[in-house]
Amino acid sequence: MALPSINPTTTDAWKALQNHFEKVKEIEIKDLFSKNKDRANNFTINWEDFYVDFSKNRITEETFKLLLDLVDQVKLKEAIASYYSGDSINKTENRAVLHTALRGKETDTVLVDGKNVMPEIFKVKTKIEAFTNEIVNGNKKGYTNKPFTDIVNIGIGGSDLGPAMVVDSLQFYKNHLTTHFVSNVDGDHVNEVLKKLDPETTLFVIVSKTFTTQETLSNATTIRQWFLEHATQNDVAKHFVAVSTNIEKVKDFGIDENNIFPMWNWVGGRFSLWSAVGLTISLAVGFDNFNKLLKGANAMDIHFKNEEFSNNIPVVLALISVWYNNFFKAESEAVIAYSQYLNQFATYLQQGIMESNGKSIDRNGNRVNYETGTLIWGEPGTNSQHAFFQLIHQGTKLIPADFIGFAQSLHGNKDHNDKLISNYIAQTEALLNGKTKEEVLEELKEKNLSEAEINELLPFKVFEGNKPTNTIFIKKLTPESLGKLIAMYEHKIFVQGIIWNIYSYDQFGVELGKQLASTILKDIKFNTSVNHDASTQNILEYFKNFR
Ligand SMILES: O=P(O)(O)OC[C@H]1O[C@H](O)[C@H](O)[C@@H](O)[C@@H]1O
Repeated sequence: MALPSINPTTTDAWKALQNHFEKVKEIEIKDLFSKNKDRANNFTINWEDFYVDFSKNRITEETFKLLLDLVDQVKLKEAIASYYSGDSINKTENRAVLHTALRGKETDTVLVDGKNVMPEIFKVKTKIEAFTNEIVNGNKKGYTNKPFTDIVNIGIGGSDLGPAMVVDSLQFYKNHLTTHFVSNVDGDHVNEVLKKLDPETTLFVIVSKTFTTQETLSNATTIRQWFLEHATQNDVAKHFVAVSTNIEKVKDFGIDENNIFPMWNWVGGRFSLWSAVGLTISLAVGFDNFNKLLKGANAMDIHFKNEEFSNNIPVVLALISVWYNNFFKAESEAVIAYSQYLNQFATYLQQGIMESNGKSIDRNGNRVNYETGTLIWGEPGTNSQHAFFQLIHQGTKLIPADFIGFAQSLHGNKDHNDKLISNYIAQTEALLNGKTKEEVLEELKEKNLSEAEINELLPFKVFEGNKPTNTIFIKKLTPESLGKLIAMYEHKIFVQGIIWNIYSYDQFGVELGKQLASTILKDIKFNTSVNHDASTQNILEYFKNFR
């Protein structure tokens, strides 16, 4: 079944939301709290080890009801059924979208073109498990018979960001292997990594869904050359493995067939860490932990599929985001994780969210007449408090923010954790309540200032408040809870794509730059010049002076 195609702005719910927005656009969240003592409880979802409080938002009971009407009217329920069942919902590439199957159970049946894909998925998982165990326990050795000490993931985009973020986030669970990531075609990246490596004890994992990506193939070629300065061609099989859908290209590159971990074209790159693309994750934290990550995601998949929408975490978060994006015209959203382990989380989400929903053509092929994809950014708390929070608190822009926290710290330092969590809680409270003129006056009066000085300072010290936040409080950072969290955002992306009536699973927007880069590369190498605008031509000439 194809996805429904409904312009959201033509639905009754959208029109009702538009009218409703005019009435409530000036509401103060703190007034909503004083009017309704049950607000916090009504707008909190408790699910497994997740506590999701969305009450600190500019929404009333009526807003919430209308937003829920909207997902009914754009036929979200039917769309979820299509998503999970292997329909070709990535219509522009004629592919199914089945990252959910990757974390499914062996007994599940998921049909793609009439064929159950679960046996293949589990065959590859078994291969990942066996390979991981051999490397981790040192049975598999390098060309001088030494056990491996280092793993290098060579990939970019979805073949880098997911594994890199998860390995970093789960470093508490890591084994003795040291992991490195080479992604940028910038030769300085690969050379800085090579400096740290011993070819005798390093395993290289080349990850590329297509195996045609310029960056990855260049880095892999450079690394293989470096390796061959120390070892022989026969040794390559012991040190290089690859993850790809393009088995022929991998073989052409000289990788041993046994060293290929297949994936499928129904796995989008930015949703692929659950497939063999996660091999580096499995190597870094062990297969059991990798599997737990998958299990966590599977639990979120089941929640998303079965839970009624009013209590469904990804649906609720998506709706709130649409409310700000399309009605308040907020342009960006911040994701602030109060965990240094999640240092790379926002970077990871940027690809997932912006590559998926950064579209302007609807599912009928027409230009949309409403806003789509949000800009995503963020850094961990508390660091970000000392960096960009000023703008969120007192700037002119509306920036809804997700505050992610973990109640229990992994190292168990209570003092640090209490401080961390008090900041986590305090910020959402401050963003909600702000600081009124009266409160500032009280404060200033306690200082030894003249009345004139007080009046002068007053406006600068006022915080408007009314800044929306979601609190996503999770018991503890574990492979399972991280799996749930990532899957939560994946499904939020899906819901928003359905509402905005766009195709979330292609990424044609990244192609043009790639094409032009290859033309320009030829111009640079062969000193030609093909039809560039004057600015581009000048820049090209400028560069040629330095070659
Ligand atoms: O895994 P690969 O085929 O090498 O692709 C790596 C990346 O390249 C492309 O530019 C896409 O925009 C990304 O979605 C993808 O993750």
